[in-house]
This record gives sequence, structure tokens and C-alpha cells, in this order.
Amino acid sequence: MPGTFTHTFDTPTFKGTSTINTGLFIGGQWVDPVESEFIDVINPATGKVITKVAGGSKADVDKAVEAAKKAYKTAWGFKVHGRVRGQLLSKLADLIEQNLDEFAALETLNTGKVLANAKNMDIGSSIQVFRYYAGWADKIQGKTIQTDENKLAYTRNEPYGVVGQIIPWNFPMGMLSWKIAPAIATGNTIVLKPSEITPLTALKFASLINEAGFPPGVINIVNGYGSTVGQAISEHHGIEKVAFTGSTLTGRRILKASAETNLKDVTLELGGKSPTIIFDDANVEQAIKWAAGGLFFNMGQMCTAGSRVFVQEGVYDKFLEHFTAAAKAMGESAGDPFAPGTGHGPQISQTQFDRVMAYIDSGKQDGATVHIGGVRHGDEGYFIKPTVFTGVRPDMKIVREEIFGPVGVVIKFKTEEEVIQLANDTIYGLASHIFTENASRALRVAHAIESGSVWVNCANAFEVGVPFGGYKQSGIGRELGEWALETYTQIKAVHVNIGVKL
Ligand SMILES: NC(=O)C1=CN([C@@H]2O[C@H](COP(=O)(O)OP(=O)(O)OC[C@H]3O[C@@H](n4cnc5c(N)ncnc54)[C@H](O)[C@@H]3O)[C@@H](O)[C@H]2O)C=CC1
Ligand code: BAL
Repeated sequence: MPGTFTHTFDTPTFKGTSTINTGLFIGGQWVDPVESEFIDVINPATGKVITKVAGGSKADVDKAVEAAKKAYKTAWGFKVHGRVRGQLLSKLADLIEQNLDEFAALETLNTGKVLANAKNMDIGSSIQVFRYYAGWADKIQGKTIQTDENKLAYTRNEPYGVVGQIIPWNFPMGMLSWKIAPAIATGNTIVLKPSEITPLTALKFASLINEAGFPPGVINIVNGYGSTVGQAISEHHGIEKVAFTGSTLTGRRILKASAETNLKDVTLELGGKSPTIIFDDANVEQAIKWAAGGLFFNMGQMCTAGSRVFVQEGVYDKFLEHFTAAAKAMGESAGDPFAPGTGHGPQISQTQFDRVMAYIDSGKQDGATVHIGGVRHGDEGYFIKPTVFTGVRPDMKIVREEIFGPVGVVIKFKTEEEVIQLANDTIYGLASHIFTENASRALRVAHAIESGSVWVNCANAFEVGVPFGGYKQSGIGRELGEWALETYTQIKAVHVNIGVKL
């Protein structure tokens, strides 16, 4: 019988006891893992264990796929009107909203995110995503193709059936909503694996699925390690599509697993090394604020983090002075993520802390200048001070590789042509942020940059209706907006002979 985790919160927005089931959610029921594995969940602000939750194995994935297949064949897909799928998604959004403060508290406990951000950005935006796709569920349309009087040809956008979804730890509820909402709107059933590091809000979410009214097996949540549950999803012959957000290395493994098994469709949202470009003609005060947020938000644990900051020579000194001050202020606001006034939390885990500190050390060893930061904050938890390097060369690891921490490089440039070449000198192509008051330049540079998203005079300003995804090694496919509907449907062409006789 699966256990529960109970925690009493006394936060500014949520005072009360949260009780969540720590099992696997398969076929509408909480079950124990077949192999009885349990995984520690750590509070990154203290480094202490919060609880243990079930970790699944291949056998649990098999059970979840069976449940999802049965649900798809008997109670979901086109057996259910799109309007009903939309109503259930809306109900889920309402239930998350009714539990907003508890979700936010759990997210902060498990990730170390600042509470206000967890509430307004993570949980708040995931509610928006469920509502947005609830609206699409009865608007999935094929096309008729006019050939001649003898034929009726039309297309249907059909669901894949069972889809697998593997999500990371940097935005646990955000990425869950990006994956589940469009897949459900288009009529698929789901086996989702949260990150084994951050399962708490996914488990809370699972407890709302039956209450929202979903038939058993439509949404299954199987927590566990990537090397077991993640790999089993990627290799499963009963899964027709997998959607993944995480590292480029794991993305390659998932693509390879698909190639070596059933050639399932794959959507990948991977790493980045995004440029932030500030031209002399920018509104520099605004650019400094956006660039600091664009790099340090979520402790730099964003795939779109503007971690290479290119500044034109005329505003370089002014920018660097104030950008450094912003980093300093952010560092001074580090602390208990539940406390009002805290602006900067810990990295997610000891592993990520060590990885980010190793990048900082490599920058120092390669001869870059630590302009500010470069050290841990405090002596408990996984806090790292916002860090800015100057005096870098293009070949340094801190310039080329995704750090996924509060660490950026500031580089001076002279001309537009030069900065376009520098910005595109990367294997990644996820996002870019451009600051200029010259509209022609903004559009010229936006079109020349090789990235799936370009933000002009802002940074990381996501919109649920606008597609998101990567060029180059940052990914395959698009999420959000109507584009996500395409990634969760396959097109069937139907040819009907009206008048041709043989
Ligand atoms: N694009 C993004 O939003 C993210 C990028 N990253 C990048 O990845 C780096 C490493 O972080 P990790 O947590 O190790 O990322 P990861 O890519 O290993 O983990 C992401 C998800 O993939 C799963 N996974 C791991 N190995 C798998 C496998 N063989 N098959 C299927 N699923 C598997 C994990 O359990 C987790 O749910 C970070 O430093 C960062 O650079 C990490 C998280 C999110
Ligand atoms: N993975 C989408 C949000 C982000 O990490 O930037």
C-alpha cells in the first residue's frame, strides 16, 4: 500500500498541512513500485531529505502503458468529444488554481525557487497552459483538398495513442503542463515521468486527475530514474511518441532508443547558450534589468538563460557597472526561498552545484576574470552567488558550454556583423535576446540569429500561444501554441472515390 508524505507549511501564503501520496499513479490508482524502490527527495535550500517517494522500473512502465492503451481504446481519443476533453482540462486548471498556494509551497520546498516566483510564474503559468489547451480541444481540424469532381480527399489529425513524456527539474509543474495539456487536448493518453529530483508537485497533480473526472489510465504518472523509467519509456514498443525536455546528451539517447526500437516520433527541447545582445542605441537601463533577469532568474537554471552577454563598445562600461550591481543585489537577496524579500535560491542538487562550481573553476583556470561572484553562498544548501566573467576567449568552456547556473560572460563587440557572427558561433540555437531602439536593426538581427526564439527588448518573456523550440542542437519540434497540437497528432489522408469507374 503506497505511503503518504505530510508536511506542515507556515509560509506567507500557505499555512496548513499538505498530504500527498508517494506511490506511482497508474490506471487511476496509487500503486507501489513492482521492485520496491524508493528515492530520497532533498530540500536544496538545506541539503536535507524531505521524504522518500516511489521509484518505478521497466515493469511499472509496462503496467502504465497497458493502462494507457486500454484507456485510449475504450474511453479516450476520438471516442470522447473534443468539448469533453476541453472540459476535463478546464476542471484540472480549476483544481490546480484552488490549490495554488499549496502547489507553490511544495514547488518551493522541492526546488528552492523563491516562493513568489513558484506561485506566480510556475504554478500560475501552468494553470494558463491547461486553460489555453482546454480551448483548443474542440478545434482540432483537418482539411479538405479539392481535386476534381470524382474525389473527396480530406485529412484527419489523429492522436498517436499512448505518448511518453519525460520532464526535468527546473520547472516541474511548468514542463508538466506544457507536456500534458496539448497531448490530452488532441486525444492521446499519457505515461509521464517527472524528474526523480522534483516529483512532489507531479504527485500532488496526480491526486487531482480522478477528481477532475478523467477515465482511469488516461494520465499515468510514473516517477523514477532516467536510466530505468526514462529509458523504458524511450524504448517501449507500445509508445508511439515521446516528448522530452532536458539535456542534449539525454535527448540523443532518447532519439537513439527510438531509432533502435519502434521509430516512435520524438520531440526534444534541449540545452542552450543563448546570446543577449546590447547595442549602443539600446535603452540601457531597461537592458540591464532584462539581461540580469534573463541570466539569473531561477538561479540560471533555464534553457533560455542569456548566458553570453554581448555589449557594444559605446555602452560597455556603463552596462558592466550596473549589471555587476544587479548581480551583487541578487546575491545579497540569497536565502530561505520561503522568506519575503529573498530573490535568489539554491541550485537544485549537490550534483548541479558541483557542476556549476566546476565551470566557475574552469573559467578561472582558463584565465578569465571573475568580475563578481564565483563562490558559494552560505554553508548550508546549494547556493551559488551570481557570477559574471569578463576577459574571456571564444574557446573557453564557460563561453561554449551550457552551465545551467547563475554564471554568465560579458563580451565587448564593435559592429552588428561581428556580433551576429559571435552569437551564432555555438552548437545551440534555442533563444536570443536583443536590445536596441532601432526597429530596422532589431528585425535585421532577429532574422540573422540562428535560434528558435528571439526576444527583442525583453528576455525569456514566454507566451502560451507562441511556439517554443530549438534550432541546431537545442532540439526538434515545437511546444506551446497551436504548434504543440501538431506534435501530438499524426495526419491521415483519406481519399474517397466518387465517380471513377474501372
Ligand atoms: N532544457 C532544459 O530545460 C534542461 C536542461 N538541462 C541540462 O542538463 C544538464 C544535466 O541535468 P540532468 O538533470 O542530468 O538532465 P537530464 O537530461 O539527464 O534529465 C532530464 C530528465 O531526463 C531523464 N533522463 C535521464 N537519463 C535518461 C535516459 N537515459 N533516458 C530517458 N530519460 C532520462 C531524467 O530522469 C529527467 O527526468 C543540466 O546541467 C542542464 O545543462 C537539465 C534540465 C532541464
Ligand atoms: N524548458 C523551458 C523553460 C526553460 O527552461 O527555459
